[in-house]
Amino acid sequence: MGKFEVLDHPLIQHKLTIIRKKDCGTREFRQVVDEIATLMAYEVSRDMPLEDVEIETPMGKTVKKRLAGKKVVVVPILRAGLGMVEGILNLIPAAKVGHIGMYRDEETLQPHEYFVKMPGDLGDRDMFIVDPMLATGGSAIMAVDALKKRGAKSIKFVCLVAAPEGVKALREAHPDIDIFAASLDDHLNEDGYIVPGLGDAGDRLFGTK
Ligand SMILES: O=P(O)(O)OC[C@H]1O[C@H](OP(=O)(O)OP(=O)(O)O)[C@H](O)[C@@H]1O
Ligand SMILES: O=c1cc[nH]c(=O)[nH]1
Ligand SMILES: [Mg+2]
Repeated sequence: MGKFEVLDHPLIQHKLTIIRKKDCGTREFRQVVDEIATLMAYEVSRDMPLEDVEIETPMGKTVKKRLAGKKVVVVPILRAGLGMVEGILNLIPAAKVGHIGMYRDEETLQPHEYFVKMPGDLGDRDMFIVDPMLATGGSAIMAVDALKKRGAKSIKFVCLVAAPEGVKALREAHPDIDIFAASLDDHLNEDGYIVPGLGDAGDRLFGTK
């Protein structure tokens, strides 16, 4: 079973409170989402494989560690996941980026996939799916399906705010993946929004409402 972890570092909690506030504007929202994504990338990358390398310091030769070079692919679920990409690339600049376009039907809450573009050889890579919101879990489940269908084996899902309903659904559908959230919130309302949540993440990031 993959793990579910809430990354509740004080800096992450503080920054999440800033973007939850309804008077946080687009510019600040975007900036702080970026900062939280960088902090989360630090935690999420903890188990990246290392290998030995011989180097020479001014004092002589020694064997030390470096990243083994297993390539990371950051996969934002459009649109809102885009807001987390740069923050992760700050720490893992060599990562590739694959995109999954998806929107949730406002009536049925069912996800619809409209775009997928991935690098090759997904089987050899660590995939970090990013989306600020894990609500019913429908979008996340479909995104993991899309990656597995293309050969991905190592998948992590990284979100800012998760609803218990979404965590349960995603773990049941894909028990093998790891899920990381900055917060586990209370519940979903009747419209499928996370409470207290932060509203519509895509609209808040891009100023579309
Ligand atoms: O867990 P779920 O119930 O599937 O809901 C979560 C999804 O809803 C939001 O996207 P939305 O459909 O609003 O698209 P957008 O990012 O383009 O605004 C959010 O960014 C997730 O992708
Ligand atoms: O609360 C929610 C739920 C789904 N999508 C969002 O952007 N916010
Ligand atoms: Mg949206």
